[in-house]
Amino acid sequence: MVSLLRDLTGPADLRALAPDQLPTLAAEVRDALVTSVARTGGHLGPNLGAVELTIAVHRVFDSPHEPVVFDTGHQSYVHKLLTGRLEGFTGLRQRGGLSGYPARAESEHDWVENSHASTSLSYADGLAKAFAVRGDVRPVVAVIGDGALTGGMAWEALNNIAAAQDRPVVIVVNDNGRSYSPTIGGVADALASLRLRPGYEQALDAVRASVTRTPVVGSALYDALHGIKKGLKDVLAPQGMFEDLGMKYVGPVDGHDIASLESALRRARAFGGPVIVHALTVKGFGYAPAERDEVDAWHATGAFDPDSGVSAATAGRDWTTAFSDALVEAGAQRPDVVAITAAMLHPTGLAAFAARFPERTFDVGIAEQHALTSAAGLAMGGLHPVVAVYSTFLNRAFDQLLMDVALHRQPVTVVLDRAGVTGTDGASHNGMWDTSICSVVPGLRMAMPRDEATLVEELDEALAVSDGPTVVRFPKGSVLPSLPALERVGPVDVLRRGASAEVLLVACGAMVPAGLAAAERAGKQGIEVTVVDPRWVLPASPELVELCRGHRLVVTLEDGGRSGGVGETLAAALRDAEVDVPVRCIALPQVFLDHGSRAEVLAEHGLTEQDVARRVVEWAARIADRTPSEDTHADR
Ligand SMILES: Cc1ncc(C[n+]2csc(CCOP(=O)(O)OP(=O)(O)O)c2C)c(N)n1
Ligand SMILES: CC(=O)[C@@H](O)[C@H](O)COP(=O)(O)O
Ligand SMILES: [Mg+2]
Repeated sequence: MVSLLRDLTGPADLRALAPDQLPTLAAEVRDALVTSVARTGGHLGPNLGAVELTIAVHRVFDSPHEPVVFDTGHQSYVHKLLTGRLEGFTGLRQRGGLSGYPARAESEHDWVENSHASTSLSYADGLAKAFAVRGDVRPVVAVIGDGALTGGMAWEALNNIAAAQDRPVVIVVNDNGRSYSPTIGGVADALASLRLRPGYEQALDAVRASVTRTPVVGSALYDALHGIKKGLKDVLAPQGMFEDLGMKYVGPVDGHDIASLESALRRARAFGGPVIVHALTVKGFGYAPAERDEVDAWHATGAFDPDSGVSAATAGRDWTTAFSDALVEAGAQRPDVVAITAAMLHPTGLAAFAARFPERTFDVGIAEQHALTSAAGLAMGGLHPVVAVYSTFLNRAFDQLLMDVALHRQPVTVVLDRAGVTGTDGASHNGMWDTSICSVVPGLRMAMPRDEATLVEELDEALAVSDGPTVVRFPKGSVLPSLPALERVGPVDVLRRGASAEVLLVACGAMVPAGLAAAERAGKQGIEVTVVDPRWVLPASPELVELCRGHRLVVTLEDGGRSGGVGETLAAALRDAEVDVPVRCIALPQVFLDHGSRAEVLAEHGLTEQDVARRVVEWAARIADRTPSEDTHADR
């Protein structure tokens, strides 16, 4: 069978296609997207909506010489298909396979590797400045969604881009009206009003018609011609927010009409300065189950049957749902509890709270920094905000957590979903930085539940704190079976007692089952291991410090980054308390982890029960061989 897509080795081949071949190519791209994401899971809806847009961008701009930066990067599958990576799609998001985001190692067409939203305009601004400084004239393209456009960084960049009328930055707004859910807020409203204006093609037709009809060039027509000469339709009525910023605006363009898109992009390219091209797209376009889905138009899906659209997932109750139920319960008890999401109402489990308490739920857009400081304000106003974000997205709100929440000792609870290893989304999505950044925040307390019962309990305890930030952190996936404690000492749960005070294994959150299993294995080799769950992992509790005091070896086990994590924080607390017990930390190395399943990534870094048991046995044996004076922290 003839396949245009299979024969494409890159954008040059794409440019060689005749316009009438492009609808066939678009259909092949859609087919490839559905077939391959059905097997691997991934970001189907955003990519289906960006097929024609990406084809047009690559026909008009000469990538990689003219950089194309995709904001967030989750919609870059089409770009990958058009830049010669079709074969790799069998391994999309799999270990050793194609990344789900642009990846510099994969292709010269991938200038940046992202996945955190709202950065594309800053990259484009920097690239354009670099080219200008080097006297190198070439356009830079940023493709940004309406959701990503709600992020503060995008506006910081616009502020710079608009100020340099001689730097050619083409901003393609891929406006499908949705982030996951419909995009809300003032920016979304402004885009919506632009959407209602006469379309780009209609406007051009009107100008063309008046040119051919009118023999005398009147002032209105002069304006129109002048506008065309500049390659823009800024002769039309004012375009609101973009024009106010000094940006040229082309649009709105039908984002599924390749000819219109190409025409608009060529005009933008010819202008030679900063231009917005506003394309209207439909998330999930061309695949009915995605188009019809009201929740998120199949923003990110697991594997599914491509014919029926039925999901293959059979996973049990997940952490997100457990949190969701617990928060609704807390909200029913506590009228002061309010919830904040950064454009992720459903994925973070806030949808049920929002349905029950709409007036107490705030979607701030993709704006984690604002979310934290706004939460501080809500707390100052007498409420107890719960900010629910994916762990990796807290990173960009560190200063707000530190200075605006913690310095002001405001009772804000941050709930971190997708903590630890998330896996298939790759390096930027692993929630492995949270313990490191939270451990340096004065007055911050972090809990790591091990099962649903402790999640409910620790969320309630967090909501009871009135003098500073609290963080509750749990991973992606199914909630773990209930693991009752033998005894509670302060906040610490003792889960298993060794026959002697040989090794104390401090197992955190989702790593508790592996810790318990490792203790059993070590026991079979004659090493006595007591296992505790600190529950409140930051700061180290005095009770945990005291429990350590009686042991010959302390081993910590966590699924976060090692630097400044729970283990290192405990080791420092032991030093401060002059508890001279050797501490060994089992944690993730402080490196960017390649994509793969969560289990594969954990195994690669020694976070399995077998590896933990082996290391505990080896360390315990080595320490037993030493004289007491050699037992120091130095070899930690
Ligand atoms: C800083 C940050 N916060 C949250 C997310 C999660 N996230 C990924 S895509 C997305 C919505 C993006 O909407 P939009 O830019 O309009 O792209 P679309 O998927 O609609 O094409 C969100 C909130 C993220 N990637 N980065
Ligand atoms: C692009 C992005 O940031 C999210 O869409 C993310 O990929 C979703 O991950 P989950 O599938 O874990 O919700
Ligand atoms: Mg969108």
